[in-house]
This record gives sequence, structure tokens and C-alpha cells, in this order.
Amino acid sequence: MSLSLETYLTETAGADPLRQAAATTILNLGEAAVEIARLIAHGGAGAELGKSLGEANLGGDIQKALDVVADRAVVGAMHRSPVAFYGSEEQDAPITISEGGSVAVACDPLDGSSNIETNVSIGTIFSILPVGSEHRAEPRSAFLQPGSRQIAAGFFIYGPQLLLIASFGGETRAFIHVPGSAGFTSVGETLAIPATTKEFSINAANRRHWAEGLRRYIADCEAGEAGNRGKNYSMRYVGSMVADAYRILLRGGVFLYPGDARKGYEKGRLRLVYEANPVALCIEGAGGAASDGLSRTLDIVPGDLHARTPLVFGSTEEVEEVRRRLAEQG
Ligand SMILES: O=P(O)(O)OC[C@H]1O[C@](O)(COP(=O)(O)O)[C@@H](O)[C@@H]1O
Ligand SMILES: [Mg+2]
Ligand SMILES: [Mg+2]
Repeated sequence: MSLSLETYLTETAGADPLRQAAATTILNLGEAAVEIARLIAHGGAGAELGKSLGEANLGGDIQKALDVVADRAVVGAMHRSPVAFYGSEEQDAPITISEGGSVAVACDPLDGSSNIETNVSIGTIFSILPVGSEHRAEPRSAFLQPGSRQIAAGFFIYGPQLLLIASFGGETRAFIHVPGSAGFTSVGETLAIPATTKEFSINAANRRHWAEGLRRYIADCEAGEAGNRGKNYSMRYVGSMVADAYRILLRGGVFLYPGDARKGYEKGRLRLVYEANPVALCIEGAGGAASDGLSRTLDIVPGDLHARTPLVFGSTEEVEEVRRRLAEQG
């Protein structure tokens, strides 16, 4: 039976005030996502929204017009929500939204920026954290909580369908935007990632920079039936993590963005607070696993809002196999 997003969030929040705050915030993020999807569909997504602005964000990535437009839409949603602090990939420091707010929202307003002008799926990722009295004086500190403290998290995908993948109350579900409305409705039951897989997802152009253990792991996947994994693998890599994550939530697989030997990539490319943690919560909520290769992602204490982390997530057996290889071979 399909369920409206609003009904689902209200029922899951129950009488818990922090969960209620998260529920309102997710509904408002849904409105921002509908606005962003409309801009992508009608606003000259090709040349205009994919145009580089020439400014680098703190992570060193060149901002595109849509990165900035999406951030503005999300900020608008924050002002309609019980949010104290907002931390974004597109802003150097967190901003205060409302002194009385009870949650902090970390966000990657536009994930998959390199795909904007190519009409490939892109997304918005969010993480909702509790704000305690100890965080009030220093907003930055609210974002330095481990991902296991997230009240809810998820991501929108702007693709052939506008989808929301949300992890709330320990489970992960998909919702689809109902065209012509502001609402979302559930798709299927709770998501469950198969424990075993034959699909891997990695930017193999970086192979020469990888550590030996990782090189051997991928070589063994590529060796197929003849190799020591004893099965044939396939490779899928969209270059928009939201799209790779959703495919893995549906049919299993393993995604890897490791640290490598390139300057500035020692901890990979992805950001812990607003990319890895929300995706990890969704993956764990669907029975999968997420790590930095060796340790559980959700247990890492962030050193900074924009900190990077190596990221491996997906089917539990495969994430464990990667851990074993890295522990043995470095
Ligand atoms: O081009 P690369 O190095 O493979 O990186 C691709 C990864 O970078 C990202 O685009 C990073 O996110 P942003 O687009 O938000 O910077 C991920 O979506 C994707 O998985
Ligand atoms: Mg991103
Ligand atoms: Mg981004």
C-alpha cells in the first residue's frame, strides 16, 4: 500500500519532538527539491545551469550555477523549518537559521555536479542532527557529531523520476514525486540490500594511484569466474553518488571512493558530514554496510564540516571483503 510522505513522516515521528522537527524539515526539503527539479527541467539545464562560475568552494571544487541555485533553494526551506544551523558544501562556515531551532542540517545541495550539463541523474543530499545546549555557542560543533547521531538523512534524485530516499526510524524507504503536486508518495516497502553482489562501482581511471590491497581486490573482481572470487562481476559508475547509491539500495553492489596517492585525495574525494554519513545511514537502514575501508563510517568523529573520508558502501559481504583485503595488504 502506498503512503504519502507526510503520513509516513508523521507516524514515524510519533511524539518525539526531535523526530517531529526532522519530519517538518524533510517535508520542506521536498518542496525545495521540487523547485530544483523544475529548474533543471525548464531552466536551461544544459548550458546555463552547468556553467562554471570560476569560484572554488572550500573543498576546492569549481562551483557551477546550479550548485549555487540549489543551495539557495535549500536555505529557503531551512527558514521554514525548526532548524538552528545549516552547513553546506557550498558555504565555508555553517550559518545560523534560528536561535530556537532544535536540529542542524548538513547538505550537499547538488551532488554529481560534473553531470549537470549532460542530463544524467544528479541529486541533493541531507543529514539532520540534534542540537544540544552544548552546540548553541559554536554552531560548527553541531556538525562534528558522528553520523550514528543522525535523526534522519536522505537524498533526492533528479533523474527520469524525482525520488526521495529517506532513512528515518531505523529503516530506509523510497518516495516518488507525484507530478503536478508538491507531494511525494512511497514506492514499495522498506529497502533491503542483498548481502551478496556481482556489481562494483569505482572510478577505475584512478587505478594507478590506489593502494596495493585495493588494486588486487578490483583485479580479482575483474578476473571473474577464473579468479579467486569465482564469479563474473559487472561494473557500473554513474559519477553521481546519489544514482550509484540508489542502484545499490535496489539490487546490491559495492561503491568505492578510496583515498589514493594524488595530492589532496589522501582521504578520497567525498565529504563525511554531508555525503558519506547520510548515504551510510540509508545503506545501513537497508541492511547494508558503509566504511572508510576499515572502520564503520557512522562511528567516525568528523574533524571539520568539510572533512573528507574514503568511502566503501553496499552489500555487507563485499564491504567486509574490502575490509579484509585492506587490513591484510594495505
Ligand atoms: O569524478 P570522480 O572523481 O569519479 O568523482 C565522482 C564523485 O564526485 C561527486 O560528484 C562529488 O559530489 P559533488 O558533485 O557534490 O562535488 C560524487 O557525486 C561522485 O560519486
Ligand atoms: Mg556531492
Ligand atoms: Mg555538491
